[in-house]
Amino acid sequence: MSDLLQQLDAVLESRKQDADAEGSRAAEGSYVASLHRKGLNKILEKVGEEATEVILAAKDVESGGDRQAMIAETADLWFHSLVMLSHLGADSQEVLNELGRRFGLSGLEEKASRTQD
Ligand SMILES: N=c1c2ncn([C@@H]3O[C@H](COP(=O)(O)OP(=O)(O)OP(=O)(O)O)[C@@H](O)[C@H]3O)c2ncn1[C@@H]1O[C@H](COP(=O)(O)O)[C@@H](O)[C@H]1O
Repeated sequence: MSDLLQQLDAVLESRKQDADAEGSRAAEGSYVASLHRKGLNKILEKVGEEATEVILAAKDVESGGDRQAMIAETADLWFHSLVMLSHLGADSQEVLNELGRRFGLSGLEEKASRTQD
């Protein structure tokens, strides 16, 4: 799975370079390049929109609705979050590293270690 994330990171990085290149023809047919060109606020707007759509789709599943719609909305949220990271010079590996660092550490213990000062 992280192979796919790595490949996607590479595509996103290349789209960002296309977006940065003045008059780039490669950027013209690219959704990701168009987001970079619109800037951080547009990307954050999409992240917020997709997060809301995930919530609505998940509530729908709870009441017997379409499970696949929840999966698709979650993929949209992950994707737009990756575009946000890329826009700000970060990538999925850094998020995976952070999850790896937390792996096996209870969320309650971790929270307690932060609040015991
Ligand atoms: N994984 C994705 C991906 N997921 C979702 N989307 C696009 O995200 C857009 C916004 O999704 P919405 O649900 O908001 O749909 P919408 O109603 O069409 O959009 P709005 O009108 O609300 O803005 C849609 O156009 C989707 O096609 C994606 N676009 C690209 N990718 C990946 O990024 C790569 C590069 O894409 P391009 O830059 O377009 O070549 C692709 O090869 C894919 O691997």
